[in-house]
Amino acid sequence: MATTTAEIGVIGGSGFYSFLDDLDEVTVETPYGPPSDPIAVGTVAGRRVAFVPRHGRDHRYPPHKIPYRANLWALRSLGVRQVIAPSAVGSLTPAHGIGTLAVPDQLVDRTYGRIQTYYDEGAAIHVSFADPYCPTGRRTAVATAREAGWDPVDGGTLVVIEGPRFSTRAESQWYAAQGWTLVGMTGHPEAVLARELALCYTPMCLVTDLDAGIEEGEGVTMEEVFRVFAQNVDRLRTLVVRLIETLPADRSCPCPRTLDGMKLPIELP
Ligand SMILES: CSC[C@H]1O[C@H](OP(=O)(O)O)[C@H](O)[C@@H]1O
Ligand SMILES: Nc1ncnc2[nH]cnc12
Repeated sequence: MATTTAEIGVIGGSGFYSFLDDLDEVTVETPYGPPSDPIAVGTVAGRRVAFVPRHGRDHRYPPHKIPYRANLWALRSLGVRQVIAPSAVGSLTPAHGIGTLAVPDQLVDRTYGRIQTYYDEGAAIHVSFADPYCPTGRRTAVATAREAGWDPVDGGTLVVIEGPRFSTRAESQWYAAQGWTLVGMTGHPEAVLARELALCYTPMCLVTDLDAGIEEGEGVTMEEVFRVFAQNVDRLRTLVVRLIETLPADRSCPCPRTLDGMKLPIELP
């Protein structure tokens, strides 16, 4: 088992493959295989931080093949208890234009065939997931973004599709008609696996496109996602550093108590 070297984890998404230069690389083995890449560990804004690019630094893992369990397990084994999860998302409403930062408070799982639990034998463990994200992390992320001059969207529902294809126009319009506001491919099972490890998990969604349903036109392309994300990645990185600085160290949220009273079939790192 790795020793405690970090308290905050950052999982970078599409276009967010590295964090800061002066980090050390740690190779972590897990019962679920290796994480997407060696974990970069270092001190950021006075806090110990571990970074992993969820697709790998060369984007070799498509959303349905990301080793989600290994990534979260590796972070926890390094001592991480709070996870910040930036990602590129499509907007399902004209109210959230390109470049918007959103911190959703709900998710809808439309994935299939992804392993979404650590507890699949030995005992049945059912974690609460009514509110999938850390309330303190969300509140701090929104406040920090405002202070940094962003105009963040506080709340909304992220629908996570299986991918790797983007949505059809009809699917996109249907998601929007449900009142869901953002669409991505990686928010599940990442958030629930974090919850199953009693970690705090805070999404930071950058809108890169208007998906397929809002506007006439060709619909979203991969090129558009990367281009828009690249235009915003430096400010997003700066914001993540500010969030690392401001996240309260004492976890007075419910997240650490997720597994209280449960007899786990596995030993957590
Ligand atoms: C690069 S286009 C689709 C890709 O972008 C998003 O990645 P991430 O969530 O890791 O930022 C989306 O979920 C897809 O994986
Ligand atoms: N429109 C979209 N649909 C799914 N995932 C995305 N990631 C970025 N934009 C997306």
